[in-house]
Amino acid sequence: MALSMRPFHANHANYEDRQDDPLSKVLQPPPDESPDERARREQQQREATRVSLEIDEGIQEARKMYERRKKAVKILLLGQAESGKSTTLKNFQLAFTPAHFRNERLAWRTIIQLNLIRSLKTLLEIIQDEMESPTWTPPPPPPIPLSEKARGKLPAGAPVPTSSPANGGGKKAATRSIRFSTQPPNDAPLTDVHRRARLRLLPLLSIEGEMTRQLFPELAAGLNPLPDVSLGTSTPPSLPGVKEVCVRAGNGWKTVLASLQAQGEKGKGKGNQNGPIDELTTSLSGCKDDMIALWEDQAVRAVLRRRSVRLQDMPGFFLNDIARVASLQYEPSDDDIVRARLRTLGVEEHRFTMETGAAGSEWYIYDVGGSRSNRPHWIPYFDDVQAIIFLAPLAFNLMLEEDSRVNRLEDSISLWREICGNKLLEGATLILFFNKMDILQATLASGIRVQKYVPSYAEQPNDVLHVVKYFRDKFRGYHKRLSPKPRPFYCHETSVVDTRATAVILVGVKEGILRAHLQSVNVI
Ligand SMILES: Nc1nc2c(ncn2[C@@H]2O[C@H](COP(=O)(O)OP(=O)(O)OP(=O)(O)O)[C@@H](O)[C@H]2O)c(=O)[nH]1
Ligand SMILES: [Mg+2]
Repeated sequence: MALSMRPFHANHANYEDRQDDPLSKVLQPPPDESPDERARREQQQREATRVSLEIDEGIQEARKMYERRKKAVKILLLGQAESGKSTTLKNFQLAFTPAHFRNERLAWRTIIQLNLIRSLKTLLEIIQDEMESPTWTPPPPPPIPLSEKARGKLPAGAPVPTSSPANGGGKKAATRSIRFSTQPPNDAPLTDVHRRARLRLLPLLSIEGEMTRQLFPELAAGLNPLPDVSLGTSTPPSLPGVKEVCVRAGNGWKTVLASLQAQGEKGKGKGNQNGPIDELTTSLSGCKDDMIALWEDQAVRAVLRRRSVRLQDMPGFFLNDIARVASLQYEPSDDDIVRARLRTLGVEEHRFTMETGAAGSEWYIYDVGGSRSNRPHWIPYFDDVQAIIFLAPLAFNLMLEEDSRVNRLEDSISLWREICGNKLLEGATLILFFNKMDILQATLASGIRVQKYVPSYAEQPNDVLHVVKYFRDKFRGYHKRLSPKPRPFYCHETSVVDTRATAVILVGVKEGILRAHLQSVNVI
C-alpha cells in the first residue's frame, strides 16, 4: 500500500522524467481535467500522502521496537503450574518498577476477593462432605437454658450453642460472630449451626461464579482452551476443570475489570445501582462475621486436621485475612498482591524499563502458563532469551493438579532435564529457584517423610538441609550431563512470597544476567 502511493509524494519531483514508467502513466492527470476534478484529485493525493507518511512512521516505530528488543535483556520464567512464576514476576515489578506495580492495586483487589471466596468454597465443600458422610449424625441440640425457653426467644427446635466463657455466653452465641464449637478440638462435632452458616455463605459462591464468567468467559464455560501436550511430544489429552481464577496472556482482564468498575461508577452517577465490583465488596462485607466464625471454629479445624487438609498451602490463601479483605474499605497491600493467585494461560510478555538499579535499561520478562497443556506454547520463545529462571518447588509429596497420577517433583525434574538438554537454549543462563521453601519447611516439620515418596532418599535425615542438598545434587547432575555446552549452575532457595528476601536474590540475579548479557554483546 505504501509503495503504490509513493509516486504522488516522494517521487513527485521527477514525475516529468518518468513518462515511460507505466505506473506514472496511469497516474497522469487526464488531459481534459476540469478545475473541480483537479481540486478533487489533489485532495486525494494529499490524503494518500498523509496515509503514506503514517505508514512510514509505523514501520520506523516497529523497526525501533525491534532494535530495542534485540538489545534488551530477555528472561523466560519456566516451571510447572503453581511453581511461583507469576509471583516471581510480581517481585521483579515490585523491586524494579514499583510505581507500575502499585498502579494496578485496584485491579488486584477484585482478584484477591475472588481468591478468598475460592478458599471459602473449598472449606464449605469439606463441611458439606463431612455432614453428608455416613458417619455423621447431627449431635443432639445442647440443653436450652430454662430461662431462655421460658422467655420464648428461640424458635422450637433451634440449636442453641452452649453458654460458656469461651464463646461469650449463650445469648451472644446465637449471633453471627460466635465461635461455633466449644468442646476440645478433636471431639468437637459439626452441628446444625455450621450447616446454617454454610447456607448463609452459599450466595457468595454464585456471585464469584458470575464475576468469573464476566472476567474470563471462555474459562468459566469449563473449557480447556489449549491442547494438552507436553513440551514437544503428545500425550493423551486430559481436560482438567478450571478450578480457579485464570488469566489469558495479555492484560485483557485488567481492561474488563476497569470497564466493570466504570459500570459501577455510572450506576452511582444515576443514584442507585451498584456495579458487580461493588456488589462483590458489599456481599463479602455482609458475610465477614460468618466467614471468620467458620474458619476459626474448632470443629471445622478438627475436620481439616482429620482429613489432613492444609488450606493455608493452597494458592491464593486469604482466610487468615478475612477481617481485612472482606471489609468495605479494603485496599490490598504489596504482600497481598504478591500472594494473589491468578493462573496464567499462554505466554505473557512484560516490558520493564527499570525505575531503579540500572535505571532506564529495558528488560522483557516472559511469564508462561505452567500446566502441561501450556508447555508447547513456550517453544517459540526459546531462541531469543538470555536467561531462564526455572522454578522448582521441592513438592515431593504432592501431585499435579492436571494429572493426579504424576508427582510434582518428578514432573519438575523431567521438565528441568528437557530444558537443560534443549539445543535452542544452549546459550541461555539457567537459574534454578527451589521455591516454596516455607512450605517444604512446614511439610518436613509436620513429620512427612521424604523416603515415603522418594525411596532412594533412604534413611538420610528428614530435614531441610539434607533434603535440599539431595535434590540440588540431582538437579546439578542433570544440568551438567545434559547441557549441550558447559555452563555454570546457579541455584537459589526461595520463598517468593517473602518480598524482602526475594528482592535481595533478584538484585543478584539481575546483575548476573546483565553482566552475562553485556559480555555476550561484547560491551564488557
Ligand atoms: N507459601 C508460598 N506460596 C507461594 C510461593 N510462591 C508462590 N506461592 C503461591 O503459589 C500460588 C501459585 O503461584 P503463581 O506464581 O501463580 O504460580 P505460577 O507458576 O505462575 O502458576 P501458573 O500460572 O499456573 O503456571 C500463588 O498463590 C502464590 O502466592 C512460596 O514461595 N511460598
Ligand atoms: Mg502464572
